[in-house]
Amino acid sequence: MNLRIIIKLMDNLAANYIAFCYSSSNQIKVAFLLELILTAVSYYSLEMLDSASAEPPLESQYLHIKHSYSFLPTDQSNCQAASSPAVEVEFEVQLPVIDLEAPEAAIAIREASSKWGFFQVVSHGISGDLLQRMRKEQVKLFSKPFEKKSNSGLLGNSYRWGSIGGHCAANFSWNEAFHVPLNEISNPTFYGEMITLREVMMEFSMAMSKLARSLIEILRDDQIQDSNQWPTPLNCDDKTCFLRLNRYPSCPISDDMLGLVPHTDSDILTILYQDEVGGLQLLRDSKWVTVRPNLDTLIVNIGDLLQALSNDRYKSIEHRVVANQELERYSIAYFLCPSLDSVISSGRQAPVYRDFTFGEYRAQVRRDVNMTGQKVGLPRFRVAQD
Ligand SMILES: O=C(O)CCC(=O)C(=O)O
Ligand SMILES: [Fe+2]
Repeated sequence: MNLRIIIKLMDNLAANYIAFCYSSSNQIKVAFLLELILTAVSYYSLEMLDSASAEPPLESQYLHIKHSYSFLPTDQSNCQAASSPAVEVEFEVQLPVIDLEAPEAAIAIREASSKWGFFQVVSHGISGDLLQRMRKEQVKLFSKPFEKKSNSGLLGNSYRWGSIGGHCAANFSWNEAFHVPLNEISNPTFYGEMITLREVMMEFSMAMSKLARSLIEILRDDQIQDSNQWPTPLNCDDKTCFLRLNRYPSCPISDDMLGLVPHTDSDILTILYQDEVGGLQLLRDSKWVTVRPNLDTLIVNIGDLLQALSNDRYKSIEHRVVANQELERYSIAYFLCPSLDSVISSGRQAPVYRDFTFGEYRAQVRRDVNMTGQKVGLPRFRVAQD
């Protein structure tokens, strides 16, 4: 039995023990015994996983989490259900498309950042050839055996799948991903035999960094002219900026499941390169709307830090990815982040948020996710209103 399975088994036994202690009736005790049997079966199936298979065992982990923690009182389950007020809707929207070489680009970017928090860019300076090479390498990477992706040091063991924070079915994402900090991308020991992946990742991350920095300068200039806010240039840092390579496998239980649970990004801004499958949705007027995929564009969204820096003028919008029953989907997100000691301050007389460092923000988000399975984010930093 490998270490991963032993850790999961101990984790599960601990949860079952708590459930047993809290159970007051025979009925619950019987349920507890059934749960133990289910656990044994689910671990047996994990153990039996074909070691050459590329697929992460998403379904068995999901069923396992769903069953294991269903007996716990809410305050013991370490998990709150995602509580979005949104009404489910199906219609597609066309995000504003901004040509970065057009004379009015800067105005359009500022307007889209405040009205939508999301926009698409063309003439962005990243060649179609580079994007295609990156996608080809991404597909090759995810086709490696699951054991290799998760346990062999590939991309610095940055592989994640399924449930990220807590043990909560409501926060389970039907997704596998590599989170790679930019300062590690050139590290040759990260790649094993995947030499071409290293070359393309280096080229791709440099091009994305350049684009992200040019967007941020456009947004910042406006602040200075406008109202003398957001006074200091941001000290972006390759240690904290990262690429997230996503794969969303097709999902047999897609009605119950999200590819990525609702969230806002805890960064300055994000640039997304997605494929033609679609599934990205954003919250607009309290409704989930689907972003129509457009292969000619890159998607940009404002992160929490830029919302705070702009004193709520630019919006960090909640978004998610729906699961797809038939098709797998690929995307790559580039997250622009400042150094951990950067102070996030709007410089305003009447700030919506108190000043905080990025390190403080990131630690608070992680604490909340570990405690409750849910990120709270910016509301934690709001200045109290009298
Ligand atoms: O894959 C997508 O479309 C969105 C990814 C995303 O929101 C994220 O990685 O934060
Ligand atoms: Fe995101």
